Amino acid sequence: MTQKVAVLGTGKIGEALLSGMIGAGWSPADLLVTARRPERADELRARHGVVPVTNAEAAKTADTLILTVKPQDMGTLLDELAPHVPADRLVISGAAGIPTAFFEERLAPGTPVVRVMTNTPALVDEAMSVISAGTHATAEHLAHTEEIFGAVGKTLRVPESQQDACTALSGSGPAYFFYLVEAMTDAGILLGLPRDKAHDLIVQSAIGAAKMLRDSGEHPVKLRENVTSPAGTTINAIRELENHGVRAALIAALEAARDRSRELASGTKD
Ligand SMILES: NC(=O)C1=CN([C@@H]2O[C@H](COP(=O)(O)OP(=O)(O)OC[C@H]3O[C@@H](n4cnc5c(N)ncnc54)[C@H](OP(=O)(O)O)[C@@H]3O)[C@@H](O)[C@H]2O)C=CC1
Ligand SMILES: O=C(O)[C@@H]1CCC=N1
Repeated sequence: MTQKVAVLGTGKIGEALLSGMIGAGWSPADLLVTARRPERADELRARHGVVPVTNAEAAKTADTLILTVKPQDMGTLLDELAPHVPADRLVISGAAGIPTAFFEERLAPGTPVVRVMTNTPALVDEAMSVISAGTHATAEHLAHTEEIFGAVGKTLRVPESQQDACTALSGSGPAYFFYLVEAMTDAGILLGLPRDKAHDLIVQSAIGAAKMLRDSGEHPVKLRENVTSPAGTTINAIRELENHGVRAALIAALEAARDRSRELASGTKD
């Protein structure tokens, strides 16, 4: 039997997932989408050949519902969905912070819920998606979730107690790298390079470093040591990073992201 999958609240993450699934061979005929604004629904139809439906129609028709609205919009969406979702449907939440219990309390008793934290590299099929089962989700539900999110990158199962930490690391993670590239490009300008050249140098260095981190099998410390010559240039830069507390700042930043994820748990925090 064909499994229909609906993406509810198809914004940046929802559309990246939709696009990845179609790229991986899902038929647009088996994919349903919902949007809050009619112009957004038209855009999704034109770009992906999918038919937009209402949230209630998606709940009645699809076997799997993937909820990708902002955490603050989840309560309203669930109020709308709850009367229409039969208890045998798999509900996957892509929202930061909100625990599976939030969904289980609002949906029919026994509804299987899976929580996923993906990231924007889903747009280039390089996502890191972290998956946790709710009370009623089975191995089959987790495998189905992996199949869906596997269309846009890597997946990893973790206990739900680790989701807030994973949100800080990989969910928000791409933003830290973009921030670093932005700051390093500014440094290039200070050193007298044109912005576009500085950007290209940094981006290619980031891609090279990322590939080495993934493929070399070496520890990051070893990779950094290999760049750091005695009395050379790199160690002077590293000393400044240490002097300015960059390592401590990163640890504090990720802790703050983890704390905010915990705070979002109620689905209503501004
Ligand atoms: N952005 C990121 O890097 C990541 C985000 N996430 C999580 O993914 C989720 C989505 O984030 P993101 O894609 O960035 O957000 P977006 O705002 O781009 O997408 C959410 C979409 O949901 C729509 N929406 C809101 N309420 C409803 C409703 N009741 N019915 C139908 N559609 C609705 C919004 O409509 P409208 O356009 O009118 O606002 C919007 O298009 C969040 O929960 C976030 O925590 C997870 C990992 C990474
Ligand atoms: O900033 C946020 O809340 C979302 C969740 C992870 C990445 N972006």
